[in-house]
Amino acid sequence: MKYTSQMVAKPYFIFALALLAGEILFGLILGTQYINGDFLFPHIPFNVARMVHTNLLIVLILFAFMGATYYLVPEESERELWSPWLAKVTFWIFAVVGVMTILGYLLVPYATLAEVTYNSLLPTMGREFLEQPTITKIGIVIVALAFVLNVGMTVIKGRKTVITVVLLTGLLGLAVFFLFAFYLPENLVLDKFFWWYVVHLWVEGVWELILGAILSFVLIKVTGVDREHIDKWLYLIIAMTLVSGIVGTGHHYFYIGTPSYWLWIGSIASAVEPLPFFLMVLYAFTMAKQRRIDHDNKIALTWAKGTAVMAFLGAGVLGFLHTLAPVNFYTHGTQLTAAHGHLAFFGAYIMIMFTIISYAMPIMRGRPHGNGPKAQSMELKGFWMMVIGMLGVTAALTVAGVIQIMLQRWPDADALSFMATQAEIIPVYIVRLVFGLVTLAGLLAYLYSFFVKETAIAKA
Ligand code: HEM
Ligand code: HEM
Ligand SMILES: [Fe+2]
Repeated sequence: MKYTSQMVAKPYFIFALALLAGEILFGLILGTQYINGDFLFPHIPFNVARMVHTNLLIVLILFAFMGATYYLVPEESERELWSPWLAKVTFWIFAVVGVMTILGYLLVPYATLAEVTYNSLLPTMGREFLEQPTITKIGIVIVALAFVLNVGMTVIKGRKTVITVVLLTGLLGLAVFFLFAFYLPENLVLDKFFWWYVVHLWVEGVWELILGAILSFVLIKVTGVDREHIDKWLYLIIAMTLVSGIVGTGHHYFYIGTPSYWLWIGSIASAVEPLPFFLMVLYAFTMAKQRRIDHDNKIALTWAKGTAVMAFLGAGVLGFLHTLAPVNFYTHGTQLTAAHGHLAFFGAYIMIMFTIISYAMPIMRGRPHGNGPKAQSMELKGFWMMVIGMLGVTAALTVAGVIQIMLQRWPDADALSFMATQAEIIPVYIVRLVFGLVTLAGLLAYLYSFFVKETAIAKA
C-alpha cells in the first residue's frame, strides 16, 4: 500500500459486506413470504422486511462507495488523505445512525417511528427507498458533506486525474440529488416526479460515474494499460451516461399524471441508456486483452469483467425491455420491474463493490500480489454462485412478470386481480427462493475465502 491513510477504507468494506449478508437474509425472508404470507408475521411483516431489504442495499452501497473512494483517492492524488481522522469519525457516525435506523424499522411501528423522530416538523418519510426518519436523512447529509470535504481537499491538493475528477463529480452529484429527499410535495404527481430525481438520477446518472471511475482504477492496476487509454474510454462512457441518463428520467413519467410529451422524450432518451453499459463491457474486455502485466490477483480482473457484463444485462438489456412507453403501459410496476431492479443493482453496484474489495483488501491485509491461489479459487466459487444465483432470481422474476402481465394486465375483460394473479405464480416464486439460497451460499463461500490458509508453496 502506498499511503497509510488508505487503510481507513477497511472498516467501510467490512461493514458493507456485513450489511450485504443482512440484506440477502431479508431478501430470503421476503421471498418466503411470497410463498407463505404469514411467515414471521406479526414479528416481521412484509412491508417492514421490504424496507429493511432495500434500505440495507442503499446504505451498503454508500459504505462501499466511501471505502472505494478513501482507498483510491490517496493513490491517485499521490498524497495522504486530507483527514484520516474525519474519515474514521464519519464511519462511526454513519454506522451507528444506520444500525439505529434499521433497529427502528424492526422494533417500532413505522407510524410511531415517524412520531418519535418528529417527522411532522419536516415530513420526508413514507416513500420507497427514502423511508429513513428525517433525522437519519440529516445524518446522511452531514456524513456526505464531511466525506466530500475530505475527498475534495485531498483531490484539490494533490495530482488531479480523470478518475478522481469523474469520481468526485459523481460523489457531489450523489450528495446534491439526495437533497430532493427532503422535498415532499402534497401533490402525489409532484411527489413522484421529484422522487425520481433521487432514485433515477442516482442509479442511471451520478452513480454510473462512480462506477466508471472505480472500474477504471482497478483496470489500470491489474492490466497495466496506459492511463491515456483508460481516460479516453472513461470520457466516452460518462459522456454517453449523462447524455442519455439525465433526460432518460422521462421513462418514469409515462403514466403518472405528467404531460404526454414525456412518452416520446422518455422513450427516446432512455433507449440510448444501454449504450454506456455496453461500452463498459467492451472497455473491460479490451483492457484485459491489451494488458501489459499479468497481475497475480486474477480474481480482481474477473470481478471487473463480471461487473461490466452483469451491469449490461441487468441495467442495459432488462432496462431496455420495459423502457419504451407502449411496453411500459403493460409492464409498469410488475415483477418485470423487480427482475430488472435486482439484476441492475446487483450487476452494477454490488459487483463493483466486490471488484474494488477484491483488489484492495488483500493489499490492506499485507498481500500486495493478491491472495494466494487457494483463497482466489474459493473466491471464484463465490463469484459464480452469486452470479448464477442472481441470474436465477432474475430469470424467475422475468417469468413471473410475463405471467402477471398476461393474467392481470393484458386481458380487456376477465383480468385476474393482483392477489389472484400472485397465487398463480407461486411455483415460480419457489424457484426464485431456491436461487436466492444459491446467492446466499455464494456469499458465504466468498466470505470464507478471507479465512483460507495457503500452504507454504502457494506462491510460485
Ligand atoms: C444482492 C442481492 C439483491 C439485491 C441487489 C436486491 C435488490 C432489490 C431491490 C432493488 C428491490 C426493490 C425492487 C423494486 O422496487 O422493483 C428488492 C425487493 C425485493 N427483493 Fe431483493 N435484492 C437482492 C436479493 C434478494 C434475494 C436473494 C431475494 C429472495 C430470494 C430477494 C427478494 C426480494 C423481494 C421479495 C422483494 C420485494 C418485491 C416486491 O415488493 O414485491 N432479493 N430487492
Ligand atoms: C445500474 C443501473 C440501474 C439500476 C440500479 C436500476 C434500478 C431500477 C429499480 C430498482 C427500479 C424500480 C423502481 C421502483 O419503481 O421501485 C427501476 C425502474 C425502471 N428502470 Fe431501472 N435501473 C438501472 C438502469 C436502467 C436503464 C439503463 C434503463 C433503460 C434502458 C432502466 C429502465 C427502467 C424503467 C423503464 C423502470 C420503470 C419500470 C416501471 O415502470 O415499473 N433502468 N430501475
Ligand atoms: Fe430510470
